[in-house]
Amino acid sequence: MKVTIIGVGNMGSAIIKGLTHTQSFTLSAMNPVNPRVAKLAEKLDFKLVNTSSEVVNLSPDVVILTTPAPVTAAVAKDLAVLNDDTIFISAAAGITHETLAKALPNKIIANIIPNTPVEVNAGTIGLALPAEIPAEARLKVMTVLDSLGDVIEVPERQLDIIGVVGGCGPAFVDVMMDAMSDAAVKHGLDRQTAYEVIASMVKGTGTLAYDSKLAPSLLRDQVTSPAGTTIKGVEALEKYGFRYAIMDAVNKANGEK
Ligand SMILES: NC(=O)C1=CN([C@@H]2O[C@H](COP(=O)(O)OP(=O)(O)OC[C@H]3O[C@@H](n4cnc5c(N)ncnc54)[C@H](O)[C@@H]3O)[C@@H](O)[C@H]2O)C=CC1
Ligand SMILES: O=C(O)[C@@H]1CCC=N1
Repeated sequence: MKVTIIGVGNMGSAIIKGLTHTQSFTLSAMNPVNPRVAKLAEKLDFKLVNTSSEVVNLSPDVVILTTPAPVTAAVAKDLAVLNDDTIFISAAAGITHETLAKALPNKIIANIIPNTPVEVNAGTIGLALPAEIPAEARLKVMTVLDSLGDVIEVPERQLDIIGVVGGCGPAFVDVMMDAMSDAAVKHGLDRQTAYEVIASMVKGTGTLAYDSKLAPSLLRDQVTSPAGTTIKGVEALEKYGFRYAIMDAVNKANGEK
């Protein structure tokens, strides 16, 4: 399958790296001239073009739009001349199916919100598909997305909140990991060991929650031994409003004033 990624910034690069690992796709990308992107294309050996007319000449089966949201509809419009079998997958947060359908009449369009762990094929990908999508097109979309991580299909009205929790969430976890590593360094751990233990801990905690399907509150209870150390730390988190800080991060990222 020929897959072209439009916009090779943070998200586009992460998707290209994830797809490269699978060795299942013929990859190409389009980005305005940029030495960073040229270097990536050379390193990962994908074809890089700089204009939409060159993308048309590549005749991709699937186009993934990872351009900044404000320009995405205009970028899509320039690609409307592609064959009607071309499937468009848009990762632009807040750009609706309706907006893209106006720019891409008669095209099959999927809306996704991925996250940066797609780079290591461990992504979380919220997906909204049109109800009338043909089975063959659905299969193509799933073949690409399944290779990048967990795909969670939702109605389009839920894509924004999935995008906040799944898409912005890594940054919130990164802030916590950064603060935790500062404290570990304060208490004598060297920086690299701190990063290693914290990243491993987050990976394992996520895997346990995902596999067990238990509520996070129950998993927390399994760690808090009576009169032990963890409950003292949990008390400090409550004192400083950690839970509300996280809730409000989601509120604000979801557009609440
Ligand atoms: N960074 C993330 O974790 C996530 C980002 N997204 C979405 O991905 C999109 C890109 O976000 P980032 O990668 O963070 O931004 P970014 O600024 O890192 O990358 C944007 C890229 O698009 C390129 N670009 C700009 N105009 C273009 C055009 N007309 N044609 C082709 N390429 C063009 C830029 O040169 C840049 O390389 C946004 O729509 C965002 O909502 C969605 C989920 C997660
Ligand atoms: O910050 C953003 O707007 C994008 C959408 C989800 C993650 N990054």
